[in-house]
Amino acid sequence: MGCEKEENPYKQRLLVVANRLPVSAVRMGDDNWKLNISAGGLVSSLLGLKGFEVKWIGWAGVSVTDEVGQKSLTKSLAKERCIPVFLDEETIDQYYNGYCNKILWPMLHYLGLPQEDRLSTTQSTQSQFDMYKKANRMFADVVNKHYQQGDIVWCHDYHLMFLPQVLKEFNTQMTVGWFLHTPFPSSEIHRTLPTRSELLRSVLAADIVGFHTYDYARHFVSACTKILGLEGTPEGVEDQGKLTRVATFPIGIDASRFIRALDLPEVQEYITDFRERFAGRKLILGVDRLDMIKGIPQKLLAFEKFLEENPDWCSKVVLLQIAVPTRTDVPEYQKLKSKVHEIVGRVNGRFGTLTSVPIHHLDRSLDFHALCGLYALTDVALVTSLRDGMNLVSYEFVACQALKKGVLILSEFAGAAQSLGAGAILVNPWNIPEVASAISYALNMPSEEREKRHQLNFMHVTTHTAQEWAKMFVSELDETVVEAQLRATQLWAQPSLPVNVAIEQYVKSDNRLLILGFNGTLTSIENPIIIDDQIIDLGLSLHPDLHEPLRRISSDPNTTVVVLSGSEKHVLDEIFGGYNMWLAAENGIFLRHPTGDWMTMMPEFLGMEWVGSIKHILEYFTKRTHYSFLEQRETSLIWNYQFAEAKFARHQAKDMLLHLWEGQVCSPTVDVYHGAQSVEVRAVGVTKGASIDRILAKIAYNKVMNAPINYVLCVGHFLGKTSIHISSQSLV
Ligand SMILES: O=P(O)(O)OC[C@H]1O[C@H](O[C@H]2O[C@H](CO)[C@@H](O)[C@H](O)[C@H]2O)[C@H](O)[C@@H](O)[C@@H]1O
Ligand SMILES: O=c1ccn([C@@H]2O[C@H](COP(=O)(O)OP(=O)(O)O)[C@@H](O)[C@H]2O)c(=O)[nH]1
Repeated sequence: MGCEKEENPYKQRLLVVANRLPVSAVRMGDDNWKLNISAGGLVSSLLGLKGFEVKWIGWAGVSVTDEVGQKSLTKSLAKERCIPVFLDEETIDQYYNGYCNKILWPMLHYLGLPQEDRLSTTQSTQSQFDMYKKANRMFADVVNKHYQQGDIVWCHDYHLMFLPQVLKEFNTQMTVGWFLHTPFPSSEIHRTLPTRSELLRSVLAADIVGFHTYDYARHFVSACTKILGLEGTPEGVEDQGKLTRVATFPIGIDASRFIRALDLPEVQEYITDFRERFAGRKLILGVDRLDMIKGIPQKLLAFEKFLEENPDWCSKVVLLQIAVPTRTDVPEYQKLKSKVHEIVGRVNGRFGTLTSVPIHHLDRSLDFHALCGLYALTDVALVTSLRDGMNLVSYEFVACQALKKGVLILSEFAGAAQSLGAGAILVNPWNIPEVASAISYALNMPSEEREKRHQLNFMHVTTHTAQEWAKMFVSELDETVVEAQLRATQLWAQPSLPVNVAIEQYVKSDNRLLILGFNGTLTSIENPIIIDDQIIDLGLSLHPDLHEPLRRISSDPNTTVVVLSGSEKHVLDEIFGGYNMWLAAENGIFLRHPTGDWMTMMPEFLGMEWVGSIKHILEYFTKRTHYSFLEQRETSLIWNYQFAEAKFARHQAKDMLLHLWEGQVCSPTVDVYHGAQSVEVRAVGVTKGASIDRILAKIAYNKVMNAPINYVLCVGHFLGKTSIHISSQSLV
């Protein structure tokens, strides 16, 4: 087992929860069990975990209902640091074969939902989902039983989408991460799922949610935005101040384990044996679970086309396809097996001779040493997945090719294409002629090009390992939890202004600075208002109770008053023109001396080339959201939806943010703010915070001060919350 066995009290305890344990059990007697390593990339990669004290929690691949069996299996598994979740036959059938493998797996891989035409199918889907939730609770019970304070709980894959929520319900302080090993499809696909919202919400209960590629993460955020109406940010998904971090962690393999294995006598023996067996022929290798996502029929058809077009190669090449049996109780997998056998039979019938056939097909798995031997001897590895979360077979092949420097043909629909794309020949597996040409190109590739390509891939595979992947995930998870605590302190536990102290300090000080917001801070009534279905802009006005106090404060020579607002110059002129105060308009871009003219504070930010395209998006939503309106200022655009139907407008705002955010990724020239009932777009860096320094420098330059400022009070409207936020600070 790759799980480390020595106890080290200083190692971080990690509870890895996955449907499948790294070992599958076979019963040899009442209390006697044989444990075999489970197949599949999830297990392979997690076996490479180092530096943690790992405990696995999962299903041992077998139903055990009797007490003797459960006890003895628990004991055998404990030696491998594994803790079993006992699922009975019916649960396995409904949860694993049913909901996981017939509904979620095809949906996540763009194969769509089952399209059977009987009402009973809908009913059975519902009962499968109920069982899915029940099974997830069974996993949670086992986690809760073994959880110790300070443990990190790392949930894996689509089998356990419900688990983060159940765990957090049990203990809000538990640190929970969730990682998806498959693709996450476009939100257009995910939204077809009847349970779409429930699943997304449960996953979002985790502190961090991880994916193999940026595309998958983006699709997930977009599903949360579109389906749940939540806010997507570059950090993750936000729901009423709670952030679930969404990030990308491409998995790797324990490359050194494969490299070291090549020197083992067992592997060398295999290599010698295979070399004799395939002598005189180039070896093309396919290693896949016999799954529809792996594109095995497409691979065989492409090979057939290659033989058709290159008859000279018929006796000089062999395609060895290892098709590892998987999910054999699911009818779709049984049908796939027949289909694959049919194509293999036809191609071998067409191109075989009395002594040899071009396709060598095995419906079985291989042991690790045999697999390494094959990888090392292969000339061309052929991966034609129609969709694949990552595809570790391609990594393993590369790790074993230091001598041979063979060619990797890789589907562009495998996550691995995003990391091995430079060295591999990328193909669209649906394009049979293209794959056939790639086979021909690979077989004839000059050694110099092979070496170059191999070097690129080898470098990646040996540096982006499973260990690095796990380390990154766990450290990001730790950071996320600390940040969340900090955020909670800053957001909700902000101490309120001690008014008496503020007054006391005010009286004692003799050179004061007051920085005041305007809209929502000094204003009187809501503006605009709606009369007869029309939005009437009444203009902002100063609260009547504030006229006199403001006049008195601003005429005090020991007090400098600045109104710092998002409003335009003319609005501030009209309202505060008669007061002895500094005015800063459009979030501090423009500044006016109490008795002088307006000046521009940040000329370098005034490039407004983005306005046209952004305005287009804002107008689109304005037209489609009754009672919303667009405000254009000199340096910003604001879409205001305070009068629109709240739920719909919020939904529209999320959608708009998604468009703006995606645009922003391509052209980072604007900042986008989501206010209480508005979306505001400004040139990058135009914030009150950023302008305050320049404003203070200007004031200090203009005003003769005999003593340093010894009192500062900022009063403003806090974005993201509707209440007024006040803070004060005394300077000495
Ligand atoms: O447990 P099974 O139902 O027998 O299936 C085996 C595993 O298949 C999937 O593997 C995925 O994980 C790999 C590692 O991240 C990735 O490279 C590959 O693209 C995926 O298909 C599945 O996600 C696992 O849960 C299964 O254990
Ligand atoms: O006979 C075999 C053939 C393959 N594998 C392993 O199965 C994993 C397949 O992972 P991949 O990511 O390519 O796809 P998955 O099967 O997880 O979808 C790889 O680590 C292989 O080494 C295995 O255990 N036994």
